[in-house]
This record gives sequence, structure tokens and C-alpha cells, in this order.
Amino acid sequence: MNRGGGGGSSPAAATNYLICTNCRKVLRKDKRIRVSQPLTRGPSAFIPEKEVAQANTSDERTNFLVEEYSTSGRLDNITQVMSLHTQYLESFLRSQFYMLRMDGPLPLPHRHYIAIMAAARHQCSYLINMHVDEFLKTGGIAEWLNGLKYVPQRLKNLNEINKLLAHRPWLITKEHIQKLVKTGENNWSLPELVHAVVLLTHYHALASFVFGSGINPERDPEISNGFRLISVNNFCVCDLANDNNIENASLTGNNFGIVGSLSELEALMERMKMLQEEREDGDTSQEEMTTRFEKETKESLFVVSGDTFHSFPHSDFEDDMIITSDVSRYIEDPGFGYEDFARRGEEHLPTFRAQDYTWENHGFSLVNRLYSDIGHLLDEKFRMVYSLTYNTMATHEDVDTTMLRRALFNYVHCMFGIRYDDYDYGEVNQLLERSLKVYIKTVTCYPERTTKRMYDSYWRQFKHSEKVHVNLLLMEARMQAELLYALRAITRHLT
Ligand SMILES: CC(C)C[C@H](N)C(=O)O
Repeated sequence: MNRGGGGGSSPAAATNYLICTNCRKVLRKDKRIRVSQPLTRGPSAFIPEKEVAQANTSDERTNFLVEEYSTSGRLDNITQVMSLHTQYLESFLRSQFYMLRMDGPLPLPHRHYIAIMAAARHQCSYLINMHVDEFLKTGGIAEWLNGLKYVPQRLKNLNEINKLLAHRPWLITKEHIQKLVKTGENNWSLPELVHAVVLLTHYHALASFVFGSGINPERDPEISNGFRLISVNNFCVCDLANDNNIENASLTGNNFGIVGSLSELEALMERMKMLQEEREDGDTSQEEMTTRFEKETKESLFVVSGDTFHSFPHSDFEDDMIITSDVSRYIEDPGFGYEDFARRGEEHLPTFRAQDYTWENHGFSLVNRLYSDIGHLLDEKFRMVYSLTYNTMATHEDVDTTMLRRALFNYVHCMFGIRYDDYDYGEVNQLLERSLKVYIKTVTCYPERTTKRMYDSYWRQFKHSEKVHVNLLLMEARMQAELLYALRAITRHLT
């Protein structure tokens, strides 16, 4: 049991606090905790400050990019962490700058409000604070910040598609699109809708990056307001802290020492080699390939984190919703979340066959047609992340990591029901160990539950920059998956 009621004789008192499973500290269920100092130093709570700082100071390119494309005009924590991968950072900032600042169908403040709505689906107070600020700076009406009830109906109508895109994009149909484009005076033009969809998917995915990389609140009081919301999952500070006092052994729940994880790395490389050889001399039947995909989707059902405070009776869970009320005003139906794609008890999953609607052949041109040039920028970013490699695996050099990177990307798509006919999902199974799958599923499906413990417990020999690299892949795979579903629905509406 995670919950504690120590000292309280009445049942009511027992629900007022929780005990951290990790450090046994008592966590009060207050609405907010105010912190005068950031919980940890540096841009990330997961990565030692000096590792990020080194990358930043040595990199003039990053400074140039910030000057050129940053919307806030400053080196914020996201940019600092991403600058571990400058090449990617460039594509990222360029497309973000385009969707927020350049000519486009939507007025500037609306763009930021949509970003807020998207980030609110994951209670991402970091992004919300940032865009509240930008919303006001670009002339947004302050009253709207009281919540969805205060915004024009047209904007409010985006709520449904925001919710579906964020958590169960496979449910989006052409009827949802029709409803948005044909509601009399509140209708959305297709270019406006595409702009909105691009923003929503960008910010859902970015929330994954923020939580996945443990991005700290900005120090700048203007942006963070000195508040850190305690999020739904009741993080304990020990989980977020950099220099936490948990003993290493308890981080992963097993007692592998360095030696153990070293051989984990060797074993992984060994498996990559073996798979490569198998690939060269054998072909698997189509039927077997289908079975492997379905097996993987079904198995992803059982990949859940054991890290959160999970044994809540329902009534306690509702209390948690109150904790987040501060940001939940930007959304409706806060309880709606990711539901396993494979959970719907159907014999045959209504798989999205990637071949039938690909980004390259379909999505890209539709986006480009309706909202000029963004297609190119997104395409460049997707290609960049897919091909990004340093040919390293922790301390090993000259390794071809294509197979591993592809497994990460495809596993995300697999959880969203997207299948590549020519991909053997057996590879996902062989290459991604359980703790990594837990991390991937958490970061992509319910990022707000990511903890430092989850981040630490996979690939313990790898560098932080490699874990950030993983996050880039997860983020872009998620964005692309959401986009594919939305764009397919728009195409169906048009035909
Ligand atoms: C995500 C990592 C396994 C990537 C690897 N370090 C590479 O350069 O390809």
C-alpha cells in the first residue's frame, strides 16, 4: 500500500496525504506547493547541469539558432536540453517558429491559446506558463485565461479534437472534421483547421519531451510565476530531484550493479548483430509478420508503470483531479486519457496500415496544400530525427544503430495502432527491454507520469545525450502518428 494514514484516527484524515514509496516522505495533497527555488539546478531534473551546460557554451550554432528562431528570444530549458542535438534543434526551432510566428491562417494569440489547450491535456504547466505569457504578449484577451468557458465558441469547438488527438487519435473520423468545418458562423476553414491540428500535435508531442526529459521550470519568475504545480501523479520531490538521496540500488528495484548493466549493453549489441544476420538469410511469412505485430500491440497493454501511486480507490482519484484544476480549465473531460489501442476486445484490430496513408505520399502534400510550407518543414524534421545518428552505443563507436532507432520509432506507432507491413515487430520485442518499454509507453501515452526513476532505470550505460535522442524519436513518432490520423480524416472528408 502506498497510502498512509499515520496518526489519523478518522478515515477522512487518512486521505489527506500520501507516502512516497521511495523515500517514505509524507506528501500532502495540497493544491499547490510553492517553491522559491527550483527543485534542482539546471534545465533538467534528470540530467546533471554540467552536461547540458558544456554543450551550450561550446556551441555557437545554438546561440545563432536561438537568435534566429526562438519565439521567446531566450535560451529556455527545452532549447538547452535539445541543444545536445544541434542539427535536430535547427529543424525543430524552424518549424516551431513558422507555426507560431510566420504568416499563416490563424491570428497569433489564437496560436498560443491552442498551444495552451494542447499542453493542458497533459497538465504540462511548463508549456502552459510559457504560452500564457506569449498569448498576452501577442495581444491575447486576458479574460480567456480564465478557461474554455471564456473563449469564443469556435475555439472551444477544438476541445473535442484536442482530446482525441492527445489520447486516442484512432477515434477521429471525417464526422469530427465535418462538424468543425460546417458549423455556421463558427466554422473553421480547412487551412485554419490544419494550422490548429499542426499546433495541437506539436504541443502534445512537446509535452512528452518536457516530461520525458525532466525539464525544470524556468528560473525567470515572469515565466514560472514561482509555482510548481504538484502534478496528478503526486510526484515526490525525491523523484524529480537531481541530487536525490535515494540509494542507487533502490532506483531500479533490482540489484544489478554496473557489471550487470554493462553486460546488458553487450547483450543488446549481440542481439542487434544476430537480427541483422537473420534478416539477411531468411524471410518470414506475411502471416507470421501480422501475428508478431498483433502480439506486440497486445503485449503493450501490460506494459504499465509500477512507479506511480496506483492503488487509489476511485474517490481519491477524483481528489487528484482537483489538484490539477488550475490547468484543467483549458480542457473538458480531464479524466479522458490514453486507452490501450488493443484493449477493445476485438479479434482483429482495426489497424492503420501505414502503406495506405503515409506521411510522405499523402499527409505531406495535404498539409502543404492547405498551409503552405509547413509540410516541408515538418518533413525535414521527421527525416532529420529518423536519420540522426552518431554511430555510437554508450562507449562503443562505429555501430550501425538503424535497427534500434527504428524499433523505438515503430514501437510508438504500434501503440497507436499504426502498422508497417514490411516491418518485423519481432525486432521490437528483441531490442526493447521491459524498463525501456515502460518508459516509452509512459512518455508517449501519459507523459505526466514520467519519473526520474523510470528515466534512470533503462540503458544505464548510455549517455544522457542518448536518452535525449530517444526522447526526440518518441516525440516525433507521436506527432507523426497523431497527424496521420487527423490528416486521413480530413482527406476522407474531402473525398
Ligand atoms: C538512441 C541511441 C541508441 C542513438 C545512438 N547513440 C546513435 O548515435 O545512433
